[in-house]
Parts: sequence; structure tokens; C-alpha cells
Amino acid sequence: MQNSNNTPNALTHNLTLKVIKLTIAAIIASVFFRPFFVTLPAIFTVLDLINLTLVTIFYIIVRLNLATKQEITLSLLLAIVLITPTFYLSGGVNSHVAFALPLYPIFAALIGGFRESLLVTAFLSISVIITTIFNGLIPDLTGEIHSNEKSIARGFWLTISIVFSGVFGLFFLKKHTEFTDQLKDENIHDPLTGLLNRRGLNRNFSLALETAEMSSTPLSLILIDIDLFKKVNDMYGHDIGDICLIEVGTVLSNNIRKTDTIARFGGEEFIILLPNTSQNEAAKIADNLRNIIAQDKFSDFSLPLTITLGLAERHKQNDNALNMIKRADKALYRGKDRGRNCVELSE
Ligand SMILES: Nc1nc2c(ncn2[C@@H]2O[C@H](COP(=O)(O)OP(=O)(O)OP(=O)(O)O)[C@@H](O)[C@H]2O)c(=O)[nH]1
Repeated sequence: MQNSNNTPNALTHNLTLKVIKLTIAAIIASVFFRPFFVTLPAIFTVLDLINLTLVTIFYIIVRLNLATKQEITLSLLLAIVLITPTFYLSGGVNSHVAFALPLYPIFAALIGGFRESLLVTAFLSISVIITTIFNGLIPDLTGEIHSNEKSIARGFWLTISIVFSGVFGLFFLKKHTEFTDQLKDENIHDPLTGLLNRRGLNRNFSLALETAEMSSTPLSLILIDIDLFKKVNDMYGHDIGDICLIEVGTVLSNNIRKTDTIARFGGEEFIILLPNTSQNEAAKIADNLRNIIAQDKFSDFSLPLTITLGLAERHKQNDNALNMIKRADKALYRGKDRGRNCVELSE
């Protein structure tokens, strides 16, 4: 079972909380320390206090999970509400907040994703271009005077930085997504056969059980064990044994339906889950698989192999994956006692 604390949503939520705390710290630091460096009209302190109140309210909303689905949209709106007035009133591209603008697309990519980063990049670039074009009309309450040429140059480089940061954010996200997808894939697959491993099987099993329960359809499973596999290892070595395992896995997965799930259960055992299939129907499929394997030859040594298969069907009441596997396992061992290379049903 997945730990909900480790889901991407929980990670994004925690990251959002951290960024808000950082923003609160930055605003408080700016209120206290700015007077040591620049003298700005009182309106900027008022703006800072309004910003601080907004961010604190936002922190409470996120902390108490009051708007889980709207968290990202709210973050974006808040960023825009916070940055725009200060940016315009303090001289547009010459503003003291301009240097922070290129950070926003990266934040948006980290907290939100592709769409959010693109939106922020587009909004900020357009804002900066408009502010650069109409620079002469912007009331700069800081009282500073800037030449038109310098403002245009600043606007140009600011736009480039914002776009660059947006591209970097998207590139980072792409790499991150590829990497996490690869890890997720490796996490649920068996490295030898490439089939699902137990973790992958557990995930599909839960889904299959839920679907069977909700749609009142049968669900069967086949537990498969290669017969006398120890002999293969002992006589031909582990590497040939490994090749046989890969080939048996491939033959089995090539001969099941798309809706079925096959997994390596461990050692020389495989499990196939058959949704919407009764035990009697599964027995026919199992016997077909048994026959295909018995007719095939494996590895460069053309080794003949056989398999024994134990079946189980989901009981309508109080059944679960573990109990189904236990019943199939009992059936499988009856099959071994009966002489192997056969299919055994469970009660
Ligand atoms: N090559 C290889 N062998 C494995 C792997 N996992 C398990 N095995 C071998 O599979 C063999 C299983 O042997 P046993 O459980 O004694 O059963 P068996 O010889 O198949 O006999 P029955 O199950 O009674 O038909 C052991 O020799 C294990 O070492 C693997 O990943 N690679």
C-alpha cells in the first residue's frame, strides 16, 4: 500500500507551506531592514503589511487544507496580487522588486507544474514588456529618476531572465518527471524478467479486487511454479536458469489477455490475475498455458520445462489477496503431489 505522505500531492503541499513561510520571512525582513538601505514612502510599508496579512491568511488556508484543489491557483493569484502593485508603484522595470521576478517561474514549476510555470512566465513577461513600453507613464513613488534608455535595457534583460527562468523551470520539470517515472517503473518491475514484481502485483490486485467487488464479477488467479527448477540450476548453472525464467515469463505473458496481469511472485513462481473470469474458465486458460510451456524448449540448450498451476477464485464475501494466494498455493502443492505438470483448482 502506498503511504499517502509520500504522494506527489503531499510533497507539493509541504513545498507550498515552506515557500509561504519563506515569503513571510522575506516580507518581515524587508519591513525591518529596508529603511537601513533606502528611504521609501510610507505606502510601501502599508503594501508590505497588506502583503503580510494576505500571505498569513493564505498560510492558514493551506495549513488547514481548506482549499486543497485550489491551492496552486490560489498561490498564483496571490503571487500576482502581491507583486503587481509593488512592482508598478516602485518604478516598473527599475523597481527594487524587479530582481526577484525571474525567480517566480521556477517557484511556479516547483510548486505547481508545467501549466503553472508557463502561465507565470507569460504573465510576467507581458507585464514587463508593457511596463517597459509605458515606462514614462508609470508613477514612480520611490522618487527616483531613470533614463529612458536604461529602462528599456533593463526591461529587455528582465524579460530575457524571466523567459530563461521559465525555460529552465520547464526543463527541470521534464527531467524530474522522467526520473520519477523511471523510478516508479523500476519500483514495480522485476529486474530479471521485466514482469511486475510483488509490489506491482499488490497494486493491480487491489484494483482488481475493488473492480470485482463493485461490478460483482468473478476474479481468478493462477499461481504457477516451474517444476524441478533446482535441477536446471544444478545441471546448467544459474545463468541458464535465469534465461529459462525470462523465457518462461515471456511465453506466459504472450499467451494471456491484455486485461490479465502477470507478475513474478518470487523465485520460479509467477502469478496471473484474471479479471471477469470464473475458476472454471481460468482452468481452461491455465491448461492451455501448461500445454504451451510443455511443448516449448528453453535456453540455448533447448531444455524441456513443465509448470504446475494452482487456481483460486475470489469468494464473494470477506476475501482478500492473501487468502486467494494461500488457496492457490495449497492447490499448487496438491498438483506437485499429484506428479506436477498439471492444473489444480482450489475449493
Ligand atoms: N537461476 C535462478 N534460479 C532461481 C531464482 N530464484 C529461485 N531460483 C531457484 O529455483 C529453485 C527452486 O527450487 P525448489 O523450490 O527446490 O523447487 P523445484 O526444484 O522447482 O521443485 P518443485 O517446485 O518441487 O517442482 C532453487 O534452486 C532456486 O535457487 C532466480 O532468480 N534465478
